[in-house]
Amino acid sequence: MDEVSPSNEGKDLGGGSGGADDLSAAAMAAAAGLSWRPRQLAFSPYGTVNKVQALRVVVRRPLVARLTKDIVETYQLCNPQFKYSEELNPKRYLTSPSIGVLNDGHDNVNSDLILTANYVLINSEQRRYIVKDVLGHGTFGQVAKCWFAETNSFVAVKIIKNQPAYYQQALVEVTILTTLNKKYDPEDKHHIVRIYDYFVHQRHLCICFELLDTNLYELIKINHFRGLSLSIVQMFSKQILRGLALLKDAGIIHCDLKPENILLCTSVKPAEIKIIDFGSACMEDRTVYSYIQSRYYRSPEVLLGYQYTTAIDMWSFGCIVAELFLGLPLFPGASEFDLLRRMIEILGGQPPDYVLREAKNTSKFFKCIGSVQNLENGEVSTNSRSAYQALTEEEYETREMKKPVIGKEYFNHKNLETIVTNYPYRKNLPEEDVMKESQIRLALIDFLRGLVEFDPAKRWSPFQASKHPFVTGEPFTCRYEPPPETPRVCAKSLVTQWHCLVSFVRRTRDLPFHLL
Ligand SMILES: Nc1ncnc2c1ncn2[C@@H]1O[C@H](COP(=O)(O)OP(=O)(O)OP(=O)(O)O)[C@@H](O)[C@H]1O
Repeated sequence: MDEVSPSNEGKDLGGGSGGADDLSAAAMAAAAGLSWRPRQLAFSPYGTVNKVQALRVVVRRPLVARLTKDIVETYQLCNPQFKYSEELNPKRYLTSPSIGVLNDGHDNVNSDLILTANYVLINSEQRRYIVKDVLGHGTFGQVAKCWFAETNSFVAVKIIKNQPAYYQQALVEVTILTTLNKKYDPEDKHHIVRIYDYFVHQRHLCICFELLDTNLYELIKINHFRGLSLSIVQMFSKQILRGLALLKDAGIIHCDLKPENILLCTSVKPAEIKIIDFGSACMEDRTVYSYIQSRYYRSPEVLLGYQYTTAIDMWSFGCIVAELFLGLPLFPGASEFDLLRRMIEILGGQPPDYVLREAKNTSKFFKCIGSVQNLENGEVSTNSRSAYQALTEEEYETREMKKPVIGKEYFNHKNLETIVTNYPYRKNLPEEDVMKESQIRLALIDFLRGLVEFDPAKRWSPFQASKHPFVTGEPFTCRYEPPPETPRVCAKSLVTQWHCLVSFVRRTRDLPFHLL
C-alpha cells in the first residue's frame, strides 16, 4: 500500500514557496488558540489575486464589474434572442486526464471518476454532494471538496478508483474508521478524522469525511523547511499521541503515519490536528502486507521484514516529531539501504539480534560475524556484541549487483543529540529563553530516543510516551523511565462492524465487483 503514497519519492525538501508570515501567523494563532487562515485567493479577470487586490480591481473597473455581474442581461440587451442555458457552459475539469475511456466514459485511463466543477455525487438515499474543488490525489483516488446542502456545510469526499483492489481496501478504511469513531471515540476527542457517510456512485466507492485544512508537511513547507517552535511541536505531539493511544486500544495499526496524513482542523478549531488516511491501516492480528509505511517513516522491523505491531506507528511518530522540530525529515533515505544507513549513524546502534535473526531481509543489509551462543532462555548472546554487521556500500554492491542509492546529507551533525542540540535557535531570543529552550531540547532528545528505538519491544507505547516531561511540560531532570504499560482492551467491535459492511456490500446493487 505504501509505495503507493511515497510522497517521499519526489518530496520537495528545499526551497518552497509561500510566506513565512503565513506560518508565523498560523503558529502564533495556534499557540494562542486563535483562528488562522492562509492568505485567501480569489479569481479575477486578471488572474489570481488576493481578496484585497480583487476588491481594488472591482473599485477601479466599474464597467468590468457591471458586465460580469449582469452578464446574461447584457447579452440579452445586445441580442434579444439570447437564451442562457447552464448545459452550454464550458466544463471546468477537476480531474486529469479528463478523457473518458473507461466505465462508459465516466472514468479516465487511471480509473478515476472524471470530475467537473458542480458535478453531483448522489448517495443511495438520493442525498447530493456537489463537487466544488479537488483537495488532493492519492493512490486510492481523488479527494473532492463538496457542498452538502442538507447540513449547509462543506465536506471532503474521497472517490476511490474503480478497481477491485482499491475498492476492497477502501472498505477496510470505512470499517476501521467507523469503528474508531463510533465505538472508541464517540465524543471526537482523539484527533481521528470523522467519517460521515459512504456510498457507491457510478461504480466508485465514495467516503465522506469532515473537511480539514492544510497538512503538516505543507505547514513546514510554508515555513521554508524551518522547524516549528517547541511549544507547537509539544502541542501537536500530545494530540497525535491521543490518536495513537486510541488505535492501540482498538488493536489497529495505521501503517502510513507521516506529516502529509496529519491535517490541521478548519478555522473552527485552529490549533487542532487530525490523523487521516486509514487506507493502509490493518488490524494488529491481520498484518498481511509486508511492504508498508512511506519510506522516511518506515520502521526498522518493516524494512527488515520482521513481524510488526502498533509499535511501527510509534517509530513513524518519532520521525514526525523530529521533522516538526528540524523542518526536515530525520531519515530521508533515498533507498532502503540509505534509510538503514542513516538510522544506524544517527541513532548509533542497530536492530537487536533477535530481530535480525528472524527477519526475512536481514541478509540484504547485514553480514553475519562471529559465533553466536544460544543461552538457556533462548536468547542469543555474542558477549554483548552483535552477531551481525551492517554491509558497507561496496559489500552491498557486490551482493546485490547494483550500487545502493544514497541521498543528500541535510544535517551538519551526525547523531541525534548533536543534531537537536546544535539546531539554530530563533534569532533575537533572549539569553534566558535560550537557557529554557536548551533544557526542553534535552527533554526532546530523551523523548525521541524512546520513540525511534530499534527494539520494537522496548519502544514506548502511546501511553508511556504521553507521560514524558516533553509532553506533560514538567521539568526534565533525568532520563525518563516509562511506567508499565496498561492492559489492552479487546477489539471485538471491529468484527461486528465488518459484518455490517459485508451486508452493505451485498445490499448495494450498483456494486462493480463480487468481493465477498
Ligand atoms: N478530510 C479531509 N479534508 C481535507 N483534505 C483532505 C481530507 N482527506 C484527504 N484530504 C486531502 O487529500 C489527500 C489524499 O488523501 P488520502 O491521503 O486519504 O488519500 P490516499 O489515496 O490514501 O493517499 P496516499 O497515496 O497518501 O495513501 C490528502 O493528502 C489531503 O491533502
